[in-house]
Amino acid sequence: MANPFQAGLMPTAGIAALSGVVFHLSIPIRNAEFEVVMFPFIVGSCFAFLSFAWSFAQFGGYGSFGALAKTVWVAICFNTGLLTSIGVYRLVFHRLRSFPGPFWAKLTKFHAAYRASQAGQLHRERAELHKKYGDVVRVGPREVSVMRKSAVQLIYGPGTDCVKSTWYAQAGNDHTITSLHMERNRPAHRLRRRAWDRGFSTKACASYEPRIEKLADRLVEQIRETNCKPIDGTKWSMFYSFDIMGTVAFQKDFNQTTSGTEHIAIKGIHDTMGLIGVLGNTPWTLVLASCLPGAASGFARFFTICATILKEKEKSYDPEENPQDVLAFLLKAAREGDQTAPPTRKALEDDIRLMIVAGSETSATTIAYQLYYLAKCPDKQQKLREKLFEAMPGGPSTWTHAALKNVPYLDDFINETLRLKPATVLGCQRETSEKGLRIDDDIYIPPHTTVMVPMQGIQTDPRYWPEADSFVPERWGERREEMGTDGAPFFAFCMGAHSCAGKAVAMISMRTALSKLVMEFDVAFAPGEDGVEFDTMEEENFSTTCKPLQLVFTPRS
Ligand code: HEM
Repeated sequence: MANPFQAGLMPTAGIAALSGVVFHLSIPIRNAEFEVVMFPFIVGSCFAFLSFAWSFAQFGGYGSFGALAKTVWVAICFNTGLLTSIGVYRLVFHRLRSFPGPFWAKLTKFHAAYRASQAGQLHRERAELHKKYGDVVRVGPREVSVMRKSAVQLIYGPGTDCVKSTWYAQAGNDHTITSLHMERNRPAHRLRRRAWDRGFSTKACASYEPRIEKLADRLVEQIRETNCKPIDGTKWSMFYSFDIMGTVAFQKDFNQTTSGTEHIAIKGIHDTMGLIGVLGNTPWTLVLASCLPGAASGFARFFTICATILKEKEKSYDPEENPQDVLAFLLKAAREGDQTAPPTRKALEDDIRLMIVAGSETSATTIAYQLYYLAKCPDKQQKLREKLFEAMPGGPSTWTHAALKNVPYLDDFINETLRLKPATVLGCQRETSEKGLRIDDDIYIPPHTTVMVPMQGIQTDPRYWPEADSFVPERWGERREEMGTDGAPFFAFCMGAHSCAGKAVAMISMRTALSKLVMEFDVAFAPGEDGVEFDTMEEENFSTTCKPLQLVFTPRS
């Protein structure tokens, strides 16, 4: 029998390419979650490469250079066979083959990563795809986007059997070391969520109110000192929101509203958001990138600061005291050996990072958009002011959290902002169960498919929302029935088991800032600012990254 290690280039190419095809068809990689098997796969590939090089030298009679060159040739041909087989399978035989969508999206998720790297506006592109292809679009090899009201409850609602997709494995799939948000294991998530919910209970939130009010007052003072000079509303919303999160989550003052500069930990997050927006489309590349020295240095700084926060908190934590912040609730559970505690120290550290990122970026974006709508719609601004003064006729000095309860228009204003500009603008990915997912009579999505409803797309879909693109807070109040608001899809805080844990705090901090700013100032676009770039050029990095917005705050007294 001829020695295969001495075969010529073309026979070697044929055997290698065929092996690539056989590998794809015979080994269960077709449904494997690559994020989960990536490290064994990479180690196996390196081992195979070295074994081939050694075998060519040992049995084929090649020198070192020849053996290496032949191995590279084998690798190229093997991967060509493998990728061709994967491509043909995805286009012709895949369980999602009947769903329409862009050609390259069906082939590879690198298509989405590429598109995200171009303008960072996948959410806008997704809306266009739905206009072109209909309610269900294949947006990845095993991913579909569904623009249908009935899909929202089925995918996210309390009774859903969909689970979090591999997007949530981007920090690894070991659920004992990831945050609550990345926890894909349902029973474990349910347990851990209970400790978080204690940190956001009505009683706990009431205890955060004075701290939130103090920070809002600080914001007002700082803005007053600008003396009607233009300031960047996006930046100041961010300063305020991160300061709030610091004090609510672990009683740390990031001092951004005082200094008017970005804290180094927060800068670390912002420096990395763009990378997450692009590579989050192929989560395994994000895992790889995080292993490269220097690639995530900004995030590394953020990690170090969070670890320090935890150490400091552990020192000052008094188990006899009632918890005064969210982290204290988690520490209490951990110290008491409660099963709702984060399962490991690493998970606890990841939870701290989650508090800052999930709590601040989202609120910052939403407050920035509220400022935008105040400036864009002066009539709505004036109406909100009148309602606030009706509830607090003595003016800003008589402001109280309790009085805000008598101003439903404040929540109408916030809800309308969240409808048009939800913070997670593209939406959240889930994976269908073993049974697949039936939506109405005409859509069946097969098992283990990544599914999502584009959040901004459906919250501005004219089939469900009259005057869909207009800012009409009244649709949440006096025009509710007429505009059919109750039946329309709205899930800016998501819903079901994975809905936003911090919604109550988010609402308190937004109500506080918005009401105080409107009572204290007239808010308008600065000269030369029309809000168009801010309104149209936002980037989707899971949460939205807003462009600067130049505003003038004119004191009313
Ligand atoms: C306007 C502000 C906010 C909006 C629009 C918002 C929206 C959301 C959404 C859509 C999700 C679901 C994400 C997913 O399924 O991947 C979520 C989850 C979460 N949010 Fe918020 N959020 C806001 C503020 C906050 C605040 C202030 C906190 C406080 C720490 C917070 C903490 C969380 C946590 C911990 C989760 C994960 C929940 C889980 O997986 O069980 N959020 N949020």
